[in-house]
Amino acid sequence: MSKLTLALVAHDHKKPELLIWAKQHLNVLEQCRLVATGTTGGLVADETGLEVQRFKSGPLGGDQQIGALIADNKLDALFFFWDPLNAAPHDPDVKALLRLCSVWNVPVACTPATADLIITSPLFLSPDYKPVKPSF
Ligand SMILES: O=C(CO)COP(=O)(O)O
Repeated sequence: MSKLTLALVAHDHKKPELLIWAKQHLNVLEQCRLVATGTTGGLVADETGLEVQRFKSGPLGGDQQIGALIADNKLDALFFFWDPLNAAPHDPDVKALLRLCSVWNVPVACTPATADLIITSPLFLSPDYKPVKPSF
């Protein structure tokens, strides 16, 4: 079975929550291929020892690089703890990334609770489960 590819992204005020979450789910995450925006990926790698492919920082195009994976059907889930209380200079990129998850039916978690449910779902982890990809 090929590894699931998961993207990890968190805005600055949400990075501590993502790190706690990643440490709670190390056993699953270490079986997956992980990609992340630049700063998030560096922190996750440093704090957990997980191997993480780092794209550019979000405001410098990292969100769009992850979006490109989605458009190419190369991402299995996005864990994006975005900050609802602070405006981001690259808000259009944030929206575009979340939008592509809806376009291509990619599971996306924006809160630790949703992330818990996805990462522990037997369906999600089953080699037989493939989300339906819309045809356009
Ligand atoms: O801004 C981000 C997502 O929109 C995250 O980027 P960093 O991981 O580089 O902080």
